[in-house]
Amino acid sequence: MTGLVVAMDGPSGSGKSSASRGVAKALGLRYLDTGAMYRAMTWWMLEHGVDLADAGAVAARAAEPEISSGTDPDSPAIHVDGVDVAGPIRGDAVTGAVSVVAAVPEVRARLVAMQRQIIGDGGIVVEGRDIGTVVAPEAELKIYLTASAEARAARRNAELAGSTMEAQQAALARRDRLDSTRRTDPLSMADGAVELDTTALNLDEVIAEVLRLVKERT
Ligand SMILES: Nc1ncnc2c1ncn2[C@@H]1O[C@H](COP(=O)(O)OP(=O)(O)O)[C@@H](O)[C@H]1O
Ligand SMILES: Nc1ccn([C@H]2C[C@H](O)[C@@H](COP(=O)(O)OP(=O)(O)O)O2)c(=O)n1
Repeated sequence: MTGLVVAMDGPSGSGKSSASRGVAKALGLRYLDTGAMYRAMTWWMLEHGVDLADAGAVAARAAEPEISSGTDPDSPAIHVDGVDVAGPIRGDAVTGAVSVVAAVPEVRARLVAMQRQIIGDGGIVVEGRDIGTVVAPEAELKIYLTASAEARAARRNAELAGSTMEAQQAALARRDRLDSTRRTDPLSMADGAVELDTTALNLDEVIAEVLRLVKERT
């Protein structure tokens, strides 16, 4: 590994995407959103009518979708079988199903291998749930972002018209539960990770703190 790798993990709404893109831009690094890859896989399964309640059926088709992830922090791109799915993967259908698809070991094995290939020689900020623990345990800097359940729900709520705080908090709690009760729990903190609670910080403050940690480590 020649270039810097920053692993950014944490639950939904903790600010991983925003902070990772900001840090990548500030340092001229690439950026990889691994959550988008799990969402892309889920979009493909829904498109092809795969019964998501049947883990065997999901596993049997996990090798089929051609997923391509861009790494430009200014315009993160994601394509499946040549189709731009950046919009559809953020819709309710995918958001409601992604935890189930991400729990299938064959899905994780394929996407983790792809993620390692993209990381290559480094020079990248990678965000997800298991980057510091599984995908890139050798990363120079591992951050575990947290924020209170209320702050996370409020942030998500602000993004979605017609949503309520209660509905957001319930949806996030459900996804956290699903994301952390699978056999190999990807929502756990890596050895040597720095926990950063963003509840009381704005985005610029979070980015500044991560940049300070990068400087300290390199
Ligand atoms: N420190 C912060 N303070 C306030 N809002 C934030 C902060 N970090 C992120 N946000 C906002 O919260 C929402 C969720 O952030 P995002 O980066 O998508 O989180 P994640 O990738 O962890 O799910 C976005 O609308 C983002 O602009
Ligand atoms: N490395 C990863 C990244 C995401 N996942 C799962 C967990 C999440 O429910 C989904 C979607 O992740 P994503 O980061 O897009 O979700 P949020 O933006 O945080 O709401 O994928 C995972 O299991 N492992």
